[in-house]
Amino acid sequence: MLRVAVPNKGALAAAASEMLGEAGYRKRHEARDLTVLDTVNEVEFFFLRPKDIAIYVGSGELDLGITGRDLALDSGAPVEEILGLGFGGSTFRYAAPAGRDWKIEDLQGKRLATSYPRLVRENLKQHGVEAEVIRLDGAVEISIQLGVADAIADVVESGRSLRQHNLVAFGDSICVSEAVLLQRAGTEHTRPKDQLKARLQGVVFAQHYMMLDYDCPRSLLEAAIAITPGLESPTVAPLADDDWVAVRAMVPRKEVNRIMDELAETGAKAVLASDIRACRL
Ligand SMILES: Nc1ncnc2c1ncn2[C@@H]1O[C@H](COP(=O)(O)OP(=O)(O)OP(=O)(O)O)[C@@H](O)[C@H]1O
Ligand SMILES: O=P(O)(O)OC[C@H]1O[C@H](OP(=O)(O)OP(=O)(O)O)[C@H](O)[C@@H]1O
Ligand SMILES: [Mg+2]
Repeated sequence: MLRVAVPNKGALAAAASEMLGEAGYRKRHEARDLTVLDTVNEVEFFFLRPKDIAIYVGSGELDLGITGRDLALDSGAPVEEILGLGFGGSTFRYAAPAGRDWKIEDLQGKRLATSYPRLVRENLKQHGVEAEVIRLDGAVEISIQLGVADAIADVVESGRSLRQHNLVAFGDSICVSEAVLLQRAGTEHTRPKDQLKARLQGVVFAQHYMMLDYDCPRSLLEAAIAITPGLESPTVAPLADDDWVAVRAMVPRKEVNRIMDELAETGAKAVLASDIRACRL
């Protein structure tokens, strides 16, 4: 039985469960359940705090885990990423009161509040800066206002929290994060692990691509195929009218509207875009 850790709450929990559901695994009925046994797929899921997941996986107690790259790095646990999952994206940045052009060297001798102390200490060390790191559990942005810190290092997604507290981010990102699938560093491939990875990869891929179907005059087929080359090569099928063909190709989701515009301008008709739920490539 494969043992897999999944975030039980917080920013990654809903999307992680959603993705596992899309990949065909059993979902938990109650938000407070700590385990789910999926006997069909021979997987036991453990719903744990995202901060703790790398520790369980690194210790070898659990085979795989889903958590944030930044959290995994901060744990210091011996884990390695085997798949980026494309959700829970954020950057981890230094920030300090607006109105000054802050540099990382300015943190020398300052008090720095963060929920990710190991990540921050390592980054400060790399820059040769000595600062007092103050560990807080959350609401880090307010710590400067409340007088316990001079600057912070925190997760930035939209930047709204920083703006709200009149803070500016500075320096390069300490970490560019997303949700990742982890295993203990150096462990071998096994069939059950590879299967779960392949299923999640199928969902991630399906989320990044769409299927385009359209009709195209045979005389314009070459131009149309240049716009939608597909992954290997598009499917071209005959239509009842000999002068026309039907084309089917996968296209990157982000570019779907530009591609549809180009196809329409080229002379394609009935251009339809549809979602892909899962795939194996
Ligand atoms: N807006 C966001 N706020 C917090 N974390 C985010 C955000 N967007 C993405 N993440 C990622 O989610 C993970 C943090 O999740 P976690 O559940 O620990 O934080 P949280 O949602 O702030 O929960 P809590 O505050 O209850 O600890 C990190 O990997 C982080 O990069
Ligand atoms: O850039 P933004 O889109 O504003 O998102 C980032 C903010 O969201 C998170 O806080 P959360 O709401 O989880 O509260 P917390 O600080 O108590 O964890 C994170 O810690 C930042 O404060
Ligand atoms: Mg938080």
